Amino acid sequence: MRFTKMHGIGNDYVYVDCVRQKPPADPAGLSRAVSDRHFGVGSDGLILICPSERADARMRMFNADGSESEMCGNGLRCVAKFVHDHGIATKPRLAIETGRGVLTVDLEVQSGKAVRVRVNMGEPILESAKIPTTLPGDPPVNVPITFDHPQGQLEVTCVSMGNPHAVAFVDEEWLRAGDRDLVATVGPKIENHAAFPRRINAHFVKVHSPNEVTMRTWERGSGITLACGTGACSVCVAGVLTGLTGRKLLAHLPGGDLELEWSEADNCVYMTGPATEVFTGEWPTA
Ligand SMILES: N[C@@H](CCC[C@H](N)C(=O)O)C(=O)O
Repeated sequence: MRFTKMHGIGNDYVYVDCVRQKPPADPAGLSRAVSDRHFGVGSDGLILICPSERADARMRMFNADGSESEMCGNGLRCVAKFVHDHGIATKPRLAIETGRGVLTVDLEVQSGKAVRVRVNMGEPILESAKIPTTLPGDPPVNVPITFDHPQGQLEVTCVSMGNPHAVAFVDEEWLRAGDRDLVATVGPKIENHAAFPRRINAHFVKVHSPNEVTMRTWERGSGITLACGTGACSVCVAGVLTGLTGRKLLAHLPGGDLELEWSEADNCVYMTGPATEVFTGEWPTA
């Protein structure tokens, strides 16, 4: 099975072209195997690029633990780059089908290759009743929830971009990785908190100014990653909801920067950032 390793500001996945080859029989198991950083390719998960009847391509996304997510922002930019650069559809504007519907993507192309991608990530979902995949018992997404943590209490604001996110605004200390890494300690507690029966992605955000933040992420199903695109979109929305930021945001993540805007005109969140192909390879199949 041919694969391509790609990343969006360090959020790396193994991509499989299922338009031109047979899809894997067990994508969850394959994701666990390829993601292993010692015994596999090494990645935050697996993304399948599939044919679509409604769009130029359809993406399916699996976390490193094999769980399937509805959406992946950094992955979507890479899927769009793959679809363009590998000739599946060569237009500068693409439509990609995801777990949250068909999203529109604009490519910045240099010497025939997509280098930067702007995605209309759709409207944030701020009532759990509107999330198609919500199970009974999911929390209302626009209500702060309180957790115990080593420094006292932590409040999170929940936002869905198709997949669920909990955003905590914190101080500088949370940005430091190392022995006493707060994200590694508290992240899994939030991910698996009883309030979130489907688990959740957790983001820890330091606000520098109304237009600039630094954030770190603990991802549902993959742990600490260098970036999370849907997470950065949810941070932009949570910042507006809490009055801490404006609608345009530059987010610094460990793997690089993303530009975000929650548009007043159409209520959609726009995310702009790079997409990078690293290498291709062959994964043995039985
Ligand atoms: N890194 C992604 C999000 C991947 C899915 C997430 N872990 C989930 O389970 O919802 C992004 O860039 O959005």
